[in-house]
Amino acid sequence: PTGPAVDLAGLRGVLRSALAQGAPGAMVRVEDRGTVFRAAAGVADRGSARAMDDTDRFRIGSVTKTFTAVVLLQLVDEKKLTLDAPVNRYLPGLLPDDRITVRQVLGHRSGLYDYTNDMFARTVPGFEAVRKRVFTPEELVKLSLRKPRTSAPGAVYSYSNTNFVIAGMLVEKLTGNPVRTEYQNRIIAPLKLNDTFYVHPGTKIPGRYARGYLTPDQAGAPLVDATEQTVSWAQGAGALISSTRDLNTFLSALLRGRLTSAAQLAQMEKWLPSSGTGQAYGLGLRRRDLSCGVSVYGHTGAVQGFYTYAFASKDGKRTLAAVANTSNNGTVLTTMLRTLDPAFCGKATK
Ligand SMILES: CC1(C)S[C@@H]2[C@H](NC(=O)CCCC[C@H](NC(=O)C[NH3+])C(=O)[O-])C(=O)N2[C@H]1C(=O)[O-]
Repeated sequence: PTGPAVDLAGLRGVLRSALAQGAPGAMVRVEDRGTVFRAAAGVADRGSARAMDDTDRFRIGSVTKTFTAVVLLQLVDEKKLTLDAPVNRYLPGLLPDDRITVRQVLGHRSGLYDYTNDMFARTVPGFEAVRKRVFTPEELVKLSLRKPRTSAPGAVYSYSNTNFVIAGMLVEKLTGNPVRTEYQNRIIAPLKLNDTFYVHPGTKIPGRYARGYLTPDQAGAPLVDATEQTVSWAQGAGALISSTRDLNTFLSALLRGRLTSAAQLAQMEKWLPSSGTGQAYGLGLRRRDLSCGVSVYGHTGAVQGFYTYAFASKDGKRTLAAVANTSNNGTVLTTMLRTLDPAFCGKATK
């Protein structure tokens, strides 16, 4: 059985809502066993008023975390890394607590404080202060360690970008290469993800792309074009660029077991409760349980100017990638979540 029909009209309705709520543009691409369903609304660029298109590249924010986790789990397959080993075994002296393990870092259970809470407490000033900055990962970890930890290691789920900055450091230490090389050689090239790039610390999105617009905290204030930035504040936690079609390909390959061994995919899918009902987190991977009883697997992303949803069915045969080119607009973020039901549950139950 191929599952419920994709409700394209329902997807279009969600995109229209996102526009009404302040997104300049939004688009969604669903692939189901080779059949592509796509919808787009609004503009990729407010200056030219050009429509959004699924060949447009954009910043995927924390969907990067799934790519970073895949590289580390491949290193586990290669016996170069042990998930339950302390981070300090591989990065001596980095963390003040030898009990913090690689698994806790990849599952947001390390207790390490998220430095972006302070960095972006004031949305536009915070962004402009770091837009062109280049950080070393060590600097970002130091920012985190200035604040108390949120829990003892392993005690609870607490989302923190710090964890995936450390995950990127582990990739570089264990391979001797920059994360860019490892993304390229292990994921991008094998899957022919021609729209996927790690250009940090460059600020330009290569080729054809959607511009991203940051919504200021002050109601009614004009949108800020946030397209050009280094995303050095995120690195392995959020600096990848991709497209809806590449995210479809990536998640399908991951869930079909083409990127790691079955054993490591099972590790990624060892679910623990995360924030909110019907949600769980594994290792760099979210599970969301939909109203129709279907669970989907992937990640969300929020980076200045872009909200991304990238999810797949358990067997990887149906995938969704959706993006709106605004951020700091919680209504749009919640609305874009509503693409999941029409994509995976089909017609809304009457
Ligand atoms: C948990 C999330 C939603 S937030 C986290 C990460 N993004 C960030 O940590 C950046 C947050 C600041 C971005 C900014 N917001 C502010 O400045 C607010 N003052 C905006 O909206 O552009 C990502 O991506 N993750 C999403 C995820 O994993 O789903």
